[in-house]
Amino acid sequence: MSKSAEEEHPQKAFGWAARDNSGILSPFRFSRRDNGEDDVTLKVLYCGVCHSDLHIARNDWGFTHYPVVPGHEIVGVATKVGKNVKKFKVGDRVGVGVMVGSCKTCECCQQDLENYCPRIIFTYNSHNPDGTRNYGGYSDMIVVDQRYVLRFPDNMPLDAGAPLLCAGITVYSPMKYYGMTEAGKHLGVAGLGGLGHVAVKIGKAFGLKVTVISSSPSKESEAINRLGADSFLVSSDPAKMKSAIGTMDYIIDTVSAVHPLLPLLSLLKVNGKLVTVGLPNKPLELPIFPLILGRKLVGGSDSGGMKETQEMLDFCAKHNIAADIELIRMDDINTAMERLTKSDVRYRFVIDVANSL
Ligand SMILES: NC(=O)c1ccc[n+]([C@@H]2O[C@H](COP(=O)([O-])OP(=O)(O)OC[C@H]3O[C@@H](n4cnc5c(N)ncnc54)[C@H](O)[C@@H]3O)[C@@H](O)[C@H]2O)c1
Ligand SMILES: [Zn+2]
Ligand SMILES: [Zn+2]
Repeated sequence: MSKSAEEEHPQKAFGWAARDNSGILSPFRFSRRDNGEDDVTLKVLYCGVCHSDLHIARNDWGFTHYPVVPGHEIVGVATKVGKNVKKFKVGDRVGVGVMVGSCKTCECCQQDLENYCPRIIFTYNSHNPDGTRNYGGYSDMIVVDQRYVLRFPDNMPLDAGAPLLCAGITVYSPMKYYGMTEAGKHLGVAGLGGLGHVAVKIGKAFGLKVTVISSSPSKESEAINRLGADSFLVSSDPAKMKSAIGTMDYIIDTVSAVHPLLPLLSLLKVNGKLVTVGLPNKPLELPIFPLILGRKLVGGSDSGGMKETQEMLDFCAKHNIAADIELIRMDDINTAMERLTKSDVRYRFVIDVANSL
């Protein structure tokens, strides 16, 4: 049975929580465990606002436990390290992404794929092994087992780098796993929000030709001039969509709402790959004929393991990749969530936690 973290833990913490499916966040006092021998305590400096935070705050997926403190793109400074912690010291710039625990012994954990561990502990809306609830990064501090803490590269900006901890790894990992990194190949990026805009940048760093597939024609000039995409395809323009049929090797689909897959599958060449990472709250329809007739593949992918997340951060630091962000104060969060609902975001909100909580 789950216990109240407020009753169980000795360290006082403060954050913002959603209490019901209105998703409206408000100040929330709770507690965190003491820093254990394998733990790192972070003072949270910045936290990105992922669309998954919104899905969970509003119970879109039907498994939210309220109150919920979202936030899994957490950047901070280490304020305590346990005696077994060798990789980090007090004062280090560190990050925490979508998970804070896993079993450490299963096949997935042994292969650095903790993100697929059946006993994964997500950063929020999850339970610790002792039954207590856990809470995310829209808060002043967090205590995390060192295995799930990342070293934040020196030349990476703390605020604009934060979204890489979920958005970055969620697009990087499938590109590596599904072999979507061969220079010169053509990548389509469907949905130009937080994940999509990072996918454009990472795709360019791999040497791909990148086309944004978007329902918003207004994003064209920014996609090309600011984010570095090679071209832009308006998904609601039938003539343009027709002329692009069979031109893409890979597509990464980041769309957050239910949408048809057929137009995307049509854009792929024979042997093309469509990887879906968006998490709409209802199933998508999968048209079988185009898959079979073009030997196409549709796959999914969930964030990435800790080793690969560190690799992605170092890759982004090397290629000067960070998110394009709008920095907000904690008390702007409800407006930001509302804007996220309307796709009015360029391209990730990041909360200036330390200066506004
Ligand atoms: N697989 C994973 O591990 C993982 C990780 C992070 C986020 N996600 C999911 O990915 C999705 C995107 O996350 P994000 O933070 O980039 O969100 P976002 O809101 O920043 O971007 C979503 C994009 O989808 C577009 N969009 C929304 N509805 C659309 C529609 N009906 N047709 C076409 N385009 C539409 C929006 O314009 C926006 O550009 C969310 O569902 C999120 O929960 C999955
Ligand atoms: Zn996320
Ligand atoms: Zn495991």
